[in-house]
Amino acid sequence: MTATPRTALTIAGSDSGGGAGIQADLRTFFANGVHGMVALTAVTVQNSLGVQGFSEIPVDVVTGQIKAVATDMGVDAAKTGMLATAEIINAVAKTLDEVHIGRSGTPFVVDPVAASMTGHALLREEALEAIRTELFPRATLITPNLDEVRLLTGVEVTGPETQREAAEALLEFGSEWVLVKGGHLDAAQDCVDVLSDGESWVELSGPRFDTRNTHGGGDTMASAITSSLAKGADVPTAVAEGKRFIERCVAESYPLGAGVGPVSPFWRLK
Ligand SMILES: Nc1ncnc2c1ncn2[C@@H]1O[C@H](COP(=O)(O)OP(=O)(O)O)[C@@H](O)[C@H]1O
Ligand SMILES: Cc1ncc(COP(=O)(O)OP(=O)(O)O)c(N)n1
Repeated sequence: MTATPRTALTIAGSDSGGGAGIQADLRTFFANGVHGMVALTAVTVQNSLGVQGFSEIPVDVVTGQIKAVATDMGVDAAKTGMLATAEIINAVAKTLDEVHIGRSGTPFVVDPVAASMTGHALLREEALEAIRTELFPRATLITPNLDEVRLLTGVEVTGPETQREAAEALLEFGSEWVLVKGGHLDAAQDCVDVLSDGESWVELSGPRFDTRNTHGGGDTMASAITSSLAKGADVPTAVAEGKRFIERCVAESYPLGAGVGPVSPFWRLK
């Protein structure tokens, strides 16, 4: 009989264009040899030009999906992406406690998705506070980009020094680790992400590829990290593996539609 692979759960929204959200997460889990499972939170109407709208899934259906897979199939690591409303966030937090996901239980990655890269909101305004108070204290790792850092802390990141300042401010909200991603520092020659638990500090640096097709990059990186955690890696190892994975995905990203094309995990399958 074939051995059961490790499992990972994404709690996130659907992207009709297939580049971000649960579509990116499931592709990434697959490319990393992990069985992917989903708790869908919202359905977006979206293409390469942006998000035209979204509708959230009823709260009991969101929590029901988490309980269904956790109690039967088991979850080796979990992540969140688009959560849409404070009501969903509060209910998800309570359910995660019931199935022992987060903090000292199953590794739990929070990608605090607030808006698409095209600037369209993916989170109702009042929900940011719920991410801070309900999800961050339960998280093994949080993975904000620079826009999310500014929304969450007010810190304007301009380079590694301010990335450290932002990481310190974010750790105050109670996550075990924080990764402040530097992909949006467009003027920088390299892409530097800063990882910390408040004691150890790691600067993960890689080449900046000249492409505008980075749709789904944050989801893909968080899912790659979640895959490594599901396979038993510690946080610094999982983040280093996630960084190597997303680098290749950006290098092989492709144009699709008239706007921003997606990053590609296909390189792993070649
Ligand atoms: N042009 C690029 N070349 C190489 N790596 C990139 C590029 N853009 C982003 N990355 C990397 O992709 C990951 C996600 O980056 P970032 O753009 O900061 O977050 P998000 O996708 O959530 O907005 C980070 O590791 C970042 O360093
Ligand atoms: C359903 C859904 N979830 C997440 C996103 C964010 O993806 P993107 O706009 O590409 O931003 P990053 O991946 O760079 O954070 C989305 N658009 N849709």
